[in-house]
Amino acid sequence: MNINKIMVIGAGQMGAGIAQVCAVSGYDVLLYDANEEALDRGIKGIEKRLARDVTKGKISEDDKHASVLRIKKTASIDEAADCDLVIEAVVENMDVKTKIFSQLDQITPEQTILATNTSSLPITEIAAATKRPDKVIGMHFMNPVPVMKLVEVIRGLATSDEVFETIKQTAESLNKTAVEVNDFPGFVSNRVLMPMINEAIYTVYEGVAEPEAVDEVMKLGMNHPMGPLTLADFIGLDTCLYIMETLHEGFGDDKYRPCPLLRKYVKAGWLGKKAGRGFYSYTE
Ligand SMILES: CC(=O)CC(=O)SCCNC(=O)CCNC(=O)[C@H](O)C(C)(C)COP(=O)(O)OP(=O)(O)OC[C@H]1O[C@@H](n2cnc3c(N)ncnc32)[C@H](O)[C@@H]1OP(=O)(O)O
Ligand SMILES: NC(=O)C1=CN([C@@H]2O[C@H](COP(=O)(O)OP(=O)(O)OC[C@H]3O[C@@H](n4cnc5c(N)ncnc54)[C@H](OP(=O)(O)O)[C@@H]3O)[C@@H](O)[C@H]2O)C=CC1
Repeated sequence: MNINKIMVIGAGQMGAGIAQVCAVSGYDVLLYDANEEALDRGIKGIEKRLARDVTKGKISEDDKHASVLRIKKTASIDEAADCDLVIEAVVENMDVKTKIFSQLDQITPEQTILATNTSSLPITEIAAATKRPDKVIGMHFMNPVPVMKLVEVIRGLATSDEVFETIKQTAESLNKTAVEVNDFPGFVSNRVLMPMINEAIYTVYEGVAEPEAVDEVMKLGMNHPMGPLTLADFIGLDTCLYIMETLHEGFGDDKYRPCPLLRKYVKAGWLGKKAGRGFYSYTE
């Protein structure tokens, strides 16, 4: 299958990053978000990061200009009608995702591949919201998308070999390494990472140490590039909570119970870096 035009759904931190790497690699990109302000913020972020890459000599001014021109923004999901691939990156919520996939199934031609960047939700269930489960697949990028090499590729029960190969090749064309994993809650990445982050939150909740100390232990002691609480703020505490809830519900095992402090912060709107407040405070 030939992929030329890609629609990215959701202009949040992941959607904007995915749109950026697709455009830099030469794809025509449509970035969709129902919220025009969010769309503008997404495009601005892309331009800022590309300008930084020019300053660092990683890309030329001409390449930056061409990449920006390859991204068109749209507030109409109907424009997915002439896309070969749609990559969905909206909030980690099954109802929201299945509603979007059911809409995309109506709008796009039957050969269009529908991929989700979900962090943890079952691909098979998302695929079941469409009449083309063979063309639905998990394409899980890591944050920050322009930097991280991995794309976890997850087949649903019905995903075809041809679709899997196309998505693997597309990920490689973005200069990423595709790793195939099976469809279980949290896949591999978040089944391993998120309980570590949740446990770090428990150490703060139980007064074992302050956030700074927890992060220092993991950075200096385990050579992690970011401490787990800084990383949680970076990912988004809402996303961390939704992933823990998916693990907890999906496996029915209490070892995945989300820390009450994580719930409290999310209820307070302390969603981490994107909200200006999480375990740490952020000012622009
Ligand atoms: C939740 C999920 O479902 C899955 C996930 O994504 S889990 C999260 C996975 N990601 C991680 O674990 C990230 C862990 N952190 C890191 O790897 C590093 O701290 C980091 C790459 C984010 C930053 O690295 P650093 O050395 O601390 O900072 P810094 O020197 O500023 O940045 C290193 C490079 O990354 C780039 N970078 C940093 N943040 C960036 C961003 N948000 N967007 C684009 N590029 C970015 C910088 O421009 C810099 O590029 P050069 O090497 O070309 O100069
Ligand atoms: N953060 C991370 O580190 C990673 C996240 N992911 C996954 O990527 C996806 C997006 O995460 P991320 O970019 O971090 O999140 P952000 O919070 O940055 O962006 C969320 C996006 O979801 C949209 N959205 C929120 N609520 C709704 C709704 N009710 N209906 C439709 N759209 C909605 C937002 O739209 P609007 O702007 O209009 O509000 C926005 O486009 C999630 O599935 C997450 O699990 C995957 C890998 C890493």
